Amino acid sequence: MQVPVSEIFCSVQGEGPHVGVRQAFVRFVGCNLNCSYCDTNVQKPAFCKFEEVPGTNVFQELPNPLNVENVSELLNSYENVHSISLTGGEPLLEADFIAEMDVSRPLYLESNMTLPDMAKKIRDKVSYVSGDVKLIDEFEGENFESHLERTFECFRTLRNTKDRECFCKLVITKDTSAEDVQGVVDAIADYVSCVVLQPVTQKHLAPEIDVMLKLQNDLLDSIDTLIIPQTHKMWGCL
Ligand SMILES: C[S@@+](CC[C@H](N)C(=O)[O-])C[C@H]1O[C@@H](n2cnc3c(N)ncnc32)[C@H](O)[C@@H]1O
Ligand SMILES: Nc1nc2[nH]cc(C(=O)O)c2c(=O)[nH]1
Ligand code: SF4
Ligand SMILES: [Mg+2]
Repeated sequence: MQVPVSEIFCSVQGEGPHVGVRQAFVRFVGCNLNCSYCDTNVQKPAFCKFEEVPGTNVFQELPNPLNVENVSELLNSYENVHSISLTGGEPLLEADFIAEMDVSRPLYLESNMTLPDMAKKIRDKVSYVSGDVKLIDEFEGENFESHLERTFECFRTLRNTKDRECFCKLVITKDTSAEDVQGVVDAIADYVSCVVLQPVTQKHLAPEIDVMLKLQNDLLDSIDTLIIPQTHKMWGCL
């Protein structure tokens, strides 16, 4: 099986409760959403950039699409890796490809959690689920309520168990409604190990610090809640 891939590299996880662990990353292309704050180009490139030696900024250009044996081998080439981050774009669009991957380390899925039928295909294969809830109201042809229902179904499918850690990340902007946040956290609290409030990285879109701290304080009544910004942006690694 073959899919287009934009990047394969080795870095440290910059977001969420496992920030700092060494990971191999594979970035799939394409997305079913179009978040206004998105920091990633989701278009299909002609070549996949492969950084053979971590941190060098020296990339091989591999013609797309790549086959699953090749991607698995490139990911397995990195040393001392805690887990393999499946990101994008939206990696659940490539659930069939992920189901065929043969890698030596646990899979860590980074997802917008809006594709529950795709999630079912890989639920027994992923060990970590970093699941976003998208609190934006720009959903083409779908209202906010049905978007949230699909999101909750996806969290039920990939929920936290003894074999799979699932946590939730919420990107917070100055337009985020505290009521929306409380509502979604109440709906998924039984499915996740913790909630991470991730302030949007663009300063002009970011909430005030007192707003973040109040949000955390309110959520702490129901669930373990952390505030963790994108740390890889601070020191400039991939
Ligand atoms: C690029 S997305 C790819 C995975 C998946 N499509 C998703 O949105 O979860 C990876 C992570 O980066 C976060 N992210 C994207 N742009 C961001 C920004 N400007 N500030 C903070 N987090 C951002 C997303 O919310 C998501 O948690
Ligand atoms: N270092 C690093 N950590 C990350 N955590 C989530 C990322 C992503 O783009 O999904 C990401 C990324 O692109 N780089
Ligand atoms: S779901 Fe993820 S990749 Fe897609 S637009 Fe939103 S942040 Fe970007
Ligand atoms: Mg990123």
